[in-house]
Amino acid sequence: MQGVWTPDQVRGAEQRLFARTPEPVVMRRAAYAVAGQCARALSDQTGGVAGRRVALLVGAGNNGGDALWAGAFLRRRGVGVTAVLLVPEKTHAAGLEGLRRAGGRAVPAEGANADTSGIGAEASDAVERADLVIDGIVGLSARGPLRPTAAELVRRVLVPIVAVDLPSGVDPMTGAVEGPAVTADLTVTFGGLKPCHVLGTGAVHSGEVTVAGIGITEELPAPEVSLLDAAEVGEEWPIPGPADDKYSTGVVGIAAGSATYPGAAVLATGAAVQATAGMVRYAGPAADDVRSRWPEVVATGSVGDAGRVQAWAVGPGIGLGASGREVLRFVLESGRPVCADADSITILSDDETTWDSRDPDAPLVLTPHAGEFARLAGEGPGMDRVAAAREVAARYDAFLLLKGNTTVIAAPDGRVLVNDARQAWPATAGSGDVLTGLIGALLATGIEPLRACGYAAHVHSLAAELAAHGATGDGPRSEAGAPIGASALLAAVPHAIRAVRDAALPS
Ligand SMILES: NC(=O)C1=CN([C@@H]2O[C@H](COP(=O)(O)OP(=O)(O)OC[C@H]3O[C@@H](n4cnc5c(N)ncnc54)[C@H](OP(=O)(O)O)[C@@H]3O)[C@@H](O)[C@H]2O)[C@@H](O)CC1
Ligand SMILES: Nc1ncnc2c1ncn2[C@@H]1O[C@H](COP(=O)(O)OP(=O)(O)O)[C@@H](O)[C@H]1O
Ligand SMILES: [K+]
Repeated sequence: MQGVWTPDQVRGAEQRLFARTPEPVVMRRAAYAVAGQCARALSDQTGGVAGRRVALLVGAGNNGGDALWAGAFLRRRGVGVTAVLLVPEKTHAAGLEGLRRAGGRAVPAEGANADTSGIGAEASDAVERADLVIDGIVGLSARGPLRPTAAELVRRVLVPIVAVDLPSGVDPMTGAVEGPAVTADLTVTFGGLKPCHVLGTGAVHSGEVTVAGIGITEELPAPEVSLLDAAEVGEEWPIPGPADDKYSTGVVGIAAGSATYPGAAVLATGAAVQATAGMVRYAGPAADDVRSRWPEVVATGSVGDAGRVQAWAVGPGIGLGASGREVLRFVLESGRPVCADADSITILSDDETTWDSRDPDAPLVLTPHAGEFARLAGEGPGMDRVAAAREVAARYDAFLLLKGNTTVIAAPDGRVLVNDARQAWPATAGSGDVLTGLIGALLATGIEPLRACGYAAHVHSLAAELAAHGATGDGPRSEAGAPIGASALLAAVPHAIRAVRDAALPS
């Protein structure tokens, strides 16, 4: 698992590091890493390093200091470096001195011969003639979007941008982008990933992210948030062993669908059928539809007749009426782990008494989208989706999977996993039903709920990606991709599982 640390955690680690290693040494290590990545980018893009031009956008703090020192290192490799100072009087003095000693120059952003936007002629020229721009406007201490002068300079950049620590204008803690912000091709960060690199829009603005150790990593506490990679999901994905049979690999019950919405039942059940080798039982009014699409499913008309299961997935398409409420009560009382989605979240939100049916010893997973989250929590998740998911998970003593481009999964004990879909192909009707079936099947195998949700979310978004790019058939993979429906996503689930399992093979 890859860790993600909050700005406060990183600052704490930085202070511990400074007790051993002087701050200027740490800053130069950071800057050296930035310079190395910039040299690589220049070389990839222009075929060389010496003789190329780099502009530094330098803000008022240490982030600007990093950029200035990186400029000094690049200058020593023959790069022409101009620093554009956004707040000249607050520029990092040692960094500026270092750049000048190395032969670089510095100009104020709002200097002489300013144009109508207030940008000085030299600053304008530096940005427009650069082969690469380094964003040292603001880092961990950022608040809010880019201020007007910085925003105007960034708007003029037509070449790749390397961001120092994080793309300026993105909120470090939440990844929120509420106005002008840098969109970096590459971000060089220090010690470990921060939330802005992996959450929502911030992840898009960060581009490729490289973590430079610089001595901080050893000082970091347990991460606030974790990310799963494909190999980890593949390694742990449950497959049958020689001693297994259809029961030992987990029997999941799916309580979904209705006469009006049989599709929800077919999608959730199909996902469970394909996720694991175990048995799938379906209970509900769509039994005929389910049987005809998935003959391997043992289907009955009601949850009471379903037989024994090791976990339940409940909710999609069950409706908000009396029968849906009865079904939900039945599975909550069963003592089995439950994944409650869609209508069951709405029922739990508007009828407090439903909670009384819950067996407090059985894990409960809730999988709301933003609207269902607002119903459940009384307000929407807001910008800090990690904090919101964590708070509601603790409040209900449940595992909370908050859907979206970045899916946030919080355990009641505060652990958080995130899955970044990287693209938005899963945003299609019925796609959540597929996710519910995947989670249910994984819970039935006995996988810990936080991980079950993480593995399911990972395979779900990968399946959407593979389907959208046509990577599941015999034809060539399309670079651009095309929209898909939930049926295509569902059909791609085995391809996604194979892909993560292949990623786990020793290389
Ligand atoms: N931690 C580590 O491991 C290491 C950290 N290092 C580096 O230090 C960086 C943190 O530096 P830092 O704390 O000096 O502040 P930084 O982010 O440069 O901001 C400076 C000032 O900018 C302002 N400002 C705020 N918002 C703004 C906006 N939207 N647009 C424009 N300006 C804005 C605000 O001042 P204000 O104008 O509000 O008074 C703020 O105080 C970190 O990201 C990394 O690069 C490495 O050197 C070594 C290892
Ligand atoms: N913009 C997006 N990018 C990536 N994934 C998304 C996006 N929007 C939604 N999703 C994913 O698609 C699924 C939608 O689930 P849900 O809203 O329950 O749909 P439905 O009820 O139609 O099945 C979730 O897994 C969610 O994380
Ligand atoms: K930055």
